[in-house]
Amino acid sequence: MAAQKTFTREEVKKLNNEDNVLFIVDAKVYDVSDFLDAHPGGEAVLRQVAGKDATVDFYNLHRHEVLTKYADLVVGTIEGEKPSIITPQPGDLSPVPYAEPLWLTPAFKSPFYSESHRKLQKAMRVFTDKYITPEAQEKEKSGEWVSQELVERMSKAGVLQMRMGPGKHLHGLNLLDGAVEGKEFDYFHDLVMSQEGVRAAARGFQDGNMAGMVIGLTCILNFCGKNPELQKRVTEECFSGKKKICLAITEAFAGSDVANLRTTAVKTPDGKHYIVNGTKKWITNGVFSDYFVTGVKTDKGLSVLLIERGEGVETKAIKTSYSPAAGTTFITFDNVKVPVENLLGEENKGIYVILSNFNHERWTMACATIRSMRLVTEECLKWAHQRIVFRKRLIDQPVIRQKLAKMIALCESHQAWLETVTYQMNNMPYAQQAKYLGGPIALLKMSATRAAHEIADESVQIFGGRALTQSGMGSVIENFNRTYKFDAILGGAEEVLGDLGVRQAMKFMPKAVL
Ligand code: HEM
Repeated sequence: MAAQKTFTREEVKKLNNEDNVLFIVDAKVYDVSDFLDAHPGGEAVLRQVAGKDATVDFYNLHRHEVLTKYADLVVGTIEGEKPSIITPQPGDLSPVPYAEPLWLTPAFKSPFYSESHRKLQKAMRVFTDKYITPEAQEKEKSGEWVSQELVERMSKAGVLQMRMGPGKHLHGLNLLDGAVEGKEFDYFHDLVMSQEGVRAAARGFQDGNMAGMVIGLTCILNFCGKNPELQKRVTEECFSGKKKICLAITEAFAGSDVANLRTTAVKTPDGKHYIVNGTKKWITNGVFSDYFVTGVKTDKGLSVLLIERGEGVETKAIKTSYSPAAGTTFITFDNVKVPVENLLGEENKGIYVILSNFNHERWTMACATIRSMRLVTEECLKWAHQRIVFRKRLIDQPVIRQKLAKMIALCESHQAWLETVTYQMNNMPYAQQAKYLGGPIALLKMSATRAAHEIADESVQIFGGRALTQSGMGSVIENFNRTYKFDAILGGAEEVLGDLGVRQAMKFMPKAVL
């Protein structure tokens, strides 16, 4: 039947019989006669609302996207009535209060964001809604890795390159159809990229989607200067999406205690190669990587080598509590021959290579955690507004409003702190950042992941049983609850970061007793 037809409410009532089941949701008429067997909630519930207005029942049980997915069940509209429910379009800002950071909320101003940041935000939101979210949701369930098609699309749009943060690698590139000039790309653009990307709400896929490149390729950009040919080749291959790269530091023996790594690299007698032996664990993207930026023990300390997949390199997927789409890996290096030219930075001084990226990595994780917290809060606000229990909306219960107040406050306070730190990053040269921002960024990430823990907990209480199922209304909450711990551990556990933050602060403590 054509979707343009109009019905009166009386007509919809009369059209129902054993073979035909029609009902109304938000002034639209749905014919579910051929969908009865396929409906995941069963046939009986649909027959119970045959001929009636099922809007309240529908929204009490389903996410809005269900209607978009099954739009072909619509056969018409009710005469003289207009649908009132908003169907978001790619790129739209959410109309839910606090669903967007204040700088994106109409009527609010911010000193930090220019037109260029706003342009990039719009372009990246469209890109995420159109290309990343649909694949993320699918792959999160199937456990497959990111498709080559998406990687190449991100490469062409400059998304892969922008995720590395500001720098020369962006100069002269066409970034999201001219949304931003490479030369003006700063840490607020970087923040926008991080925060928009996580709206796909699929934590495992998010790491699988080239997170290894974000932390691994940095070492090639910054520490491969002695071998420009290698630097050019690897950078081009990774930015074009032809090859994949990851950072391989942690080991089962040492976790992230890099001083105790057991993977060894011993020079051959002719001095031309290292022979690498050992294992690596928890390596994001390792299973599908071609290059491994690897922490090794050399004769007098720690070094970092670029190892290519080849003889003696084996990778095995590790099962984790998020999706296999992340590509979390156990790696074995068995007598792997690596040319000495593949040394990144200086021999025995690999700690500088590893530490150089920590602040940016932790800051990126704070951006992502804080944005995910907001997404969860938005879901809770929407649910509390639409869910009716004991004849009242959830939002009409003071206890629910208290929980939402706490969640909103945590989102707003952490976003404000993040923006203040980002402003410092924009205005301090690298050496100053290293001196002054290591502590604040560590404390910010620690505090954000603690807040995420509170938000995860409250969101489950608001959603109830739905927060525990992977499909349906509570799917975003379920995913967040299963995965928020990753950020509390990766890139430095909360305890380590808290300790670092205070130790860094004490360096600036006056010697005198105050
Ligand atoms: C166009 C109309 C409808 C479509 C396309 C539809 C589709 C779906 C889908 C895809 C699910 C799986 C869970 C999810 O993804 O949310 C579901 C579950 C369900 N549906 Fe529907 N549905 C429709 C209307 C209704 C109506 C009007 C009712 C009740 C009067 C209903 C009752 C249920 C129930 C009880 C479940 C199981 C919910 C749960 O497990 O929490 N559905 N429906």
